[in-house]
Amino acid sequence: MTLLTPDDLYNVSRQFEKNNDIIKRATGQGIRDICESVYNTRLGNEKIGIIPITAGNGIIDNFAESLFTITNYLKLDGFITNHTDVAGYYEAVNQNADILLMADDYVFIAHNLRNGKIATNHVCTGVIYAEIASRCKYADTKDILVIGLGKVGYAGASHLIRKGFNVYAYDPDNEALNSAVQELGVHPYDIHRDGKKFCMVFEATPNENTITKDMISERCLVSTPGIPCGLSPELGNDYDVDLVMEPLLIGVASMLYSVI
Ligand SMILES: NC(=O)C1=CN([C@@H]2O[C@H](COP(=O)(O)OP(=O)(O)OC[C@H]3O[C@@H](n4cnc5c(N)ncnc54)[C@H](O)[C@@H]3O)[C@@H](O)[C@H]2O)C=CC1
Ligand SMILES: N[C@@H](CCCCNC(=O)[C@H]1CCC=N1)C(=O)O
Ligand SMILES: [Mg+2]
Repeated sequence: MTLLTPDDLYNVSRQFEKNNDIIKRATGQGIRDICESVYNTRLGNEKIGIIPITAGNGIIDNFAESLFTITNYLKLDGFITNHTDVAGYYEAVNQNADILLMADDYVFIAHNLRNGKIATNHVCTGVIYAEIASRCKYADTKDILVIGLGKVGYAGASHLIRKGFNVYAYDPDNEALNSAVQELGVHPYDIHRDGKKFCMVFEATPNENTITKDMISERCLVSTPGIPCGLSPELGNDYDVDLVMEPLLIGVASMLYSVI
């Protein structure tokens, strides 16, 4: 289970704003507009209860505070409970929270107490990063490359198939690749055989250098929540790459829009 570290979250709101500018430049729209159109929802000023959870690896410094910054950015009424765990849950409900945000080491959820909708960070992160990649405004094809078919990658690939994109996918885990081929109908991408280059790439792996120069065209949009980044700085400079990569808040924005 790859967990965030306080270092990943250093200056996270600055990272978010910078990525939102890149998203606007590469797709023509900002993250709020994209979330609205993906989920067909609009945020009001819902009250968001952020509950720190001590299970497993425990509290991650700046995790709850990072969630608080995105609720402010989205003009929601966010608060972090004084208590943790069940006491925090009780406090949030008593403070009339509409939506609860809480994460242990395995699942990070948004739960809307008013309409019952519930969403996980894995799925919402996969959907929104895949959507961003697919909105590349200088792409002249529906071909898109998905690298990594785990909890996040599979959700993103599934979203792209639903939207009618030609999804080429690669994962060294044969089981993961075969499930995506059988269940989603993705094309298995063989880097050595295809020689195909993509201008839209969605990467969701916990490894670096997963994106090589044989995979991408000169100008391309790489959208990745993966930590560490799958695109090397050298390649990102040699080629004209719009890189969207942020450790937490783009995925959280997607979670909140998905449960409204
Ligand atoms: N930025 C954000 O908001 C978020 C980031 N993450 C990060 O996204 C990454 C993926 O998360 P999960 O899907 O939960 O992990 P996972 O472990 O479920 O899936 C990762 C997949 O990547 C594959 N993979 C590894 N090396 C590869 C390579 N060279 N080429 C292609 N595939 C490769 C693995 O076989 C596995 O199927 C992790 O780094 C995680 O920390 C997760 C959630 C939110
Ligand atoms: N229990 C801790 C939060 C643990 C979050 C672990 N999950 C991750 O790191 C996932 C979420 C996005 C990327 N990785 C706390 O409440 O402070
Ligand atoms: Mg994110």
